[in-house]
Amino acid sequence: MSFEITRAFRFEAAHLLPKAPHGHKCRRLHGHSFVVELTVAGDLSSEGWVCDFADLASAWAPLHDQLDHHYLNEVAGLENPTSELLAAWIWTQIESTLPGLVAVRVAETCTASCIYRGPRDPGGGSS
Ligand SMILES: Nc1nc2c(c(=O)[nH]1)N=C([C@H](O)[C@H](O)COP(=O)(O)OP(=O)(O)OP(=O)(O)O)CN2
Ligand SMILES: [Zn+2]
Repeated sequence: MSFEITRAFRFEAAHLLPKAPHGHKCRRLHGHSFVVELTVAGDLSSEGWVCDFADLASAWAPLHDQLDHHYLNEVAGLENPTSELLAAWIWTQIESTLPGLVAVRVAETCTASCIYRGPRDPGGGSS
């Protein structure tokens, strides 16, 4: 796997973090212009690409519909929508339609983001 390609997407949404410590500002309802980056790895096909960037956009489209201008806490599985749990949720939703997916990056702001690279190898893999 010599190449990785990434495409970025944006959506606007509201959330609050119900498990943040009492008094934390993020327990209050607020919103972000979220940026999601999907990364796919692979060898080059006969077209000279890993896959068409448009394939990433097609995979993302149904998620955009579920997330954009929604209250994330009301989306099934996103009752505690931290960046980390949102990235893992996106991975679960999209992995079957995006072969070669290796990373989902979620940025709430210009300076704060999370990268999820999928579930750990069940074998542990530390030897
Ligand atoms: N590990 C995580 N920490 C925080 C998350 C998160 O998802 N994972 N989320 C939040 C809040 O949603 C908050 O809106 C974003 O945090 P923050 O970087 O503090 O955003 P600000 O723009 O308000 O940053 P300031 O520098 O304080 O202005 C909090 N933590
Ligand atoms: Zn937030």
